[in-house]
Amino acid sequence: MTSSAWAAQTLADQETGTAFEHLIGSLRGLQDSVTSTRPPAEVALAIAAELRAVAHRLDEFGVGEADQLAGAQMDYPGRSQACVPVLDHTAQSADEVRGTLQLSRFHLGRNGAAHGGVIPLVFDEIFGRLAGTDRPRCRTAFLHVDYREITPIGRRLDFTGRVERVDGRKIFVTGSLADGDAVVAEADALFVVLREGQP
Ligand SMILES: CCCCCCCCCC(=O)SCCNC(=O)CCNC(=O)[C@H](O)C(C)(C)COP(=O)(O)OP(=O)(O)OC[C@H]1O[C@@H](n2cnc3c(N)ncnc32)[C@H](O)[C@@H]1OP(=O)(O)O
Repeated sequence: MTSSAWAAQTLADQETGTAFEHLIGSLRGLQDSVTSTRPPAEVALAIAAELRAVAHRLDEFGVGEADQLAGAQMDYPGRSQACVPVLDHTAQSADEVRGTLQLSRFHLGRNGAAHGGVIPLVFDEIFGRLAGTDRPRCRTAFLHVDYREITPIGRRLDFTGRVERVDGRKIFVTGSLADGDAVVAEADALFVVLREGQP
């Protein structure tokens, strides 16, 4: 086992990896169920106890970052993690990506609009994967978002990302998020290729 998160992840065999993806899918569903329901006190307390028991059961299998499956299973659209909304890439090269995603009640801000913080989260994921495709490890140096219209939940959204320019270690990226013909958000970002030893 290694302590470097940049080192190769220890991936799972197919059965374990698929089972873990099911677990994450259930967790995403749970996040939505909790967000979109209003259980009576005794039900909320009973479920809270059940969830603590589930967490306790998982604790037995704790691993370090280099061995965790969450976020490391790149074959699944959501990388088997429940933080970032699931991205379904329909086209991908080292310079351009397109795809779809759907935000859910878990991502709701207020009055039907997605939480404003979810949008840069989505762009960072789109851009981070793009900037890192066929390139060395890099990190977001800045990420600028223009919110053009509210971003709805529960609808298919289309995303784009494009590498506009590469200047030495600097990778400049732009992209958009659209609801049908309406562009709801645009973003541009700088990714910087890491130097040896940078975390
Ligand atoms: C595997 C699955 C993929 C999953 C996708 C998810 C992707 C998620 C990506 C992330 O979110 S990473 C986490 C968020 N980002 C960070 O935590 C980065 C924190 N910042 C840093 O580590 C450093 O600031 C950074 C590595 C970005 C740059 O530091 P360096 O010391 O290596 O760079 P330096 O200061 O030498 O700058 C290099 C060039 O970039 C330019 N630069 C750096 N930061 C800038 C900035 N903020 N604005 C404009 N320019 C900037 C800088 O001016 C310079 O330009 P020149 O070469 O032309 O002189």
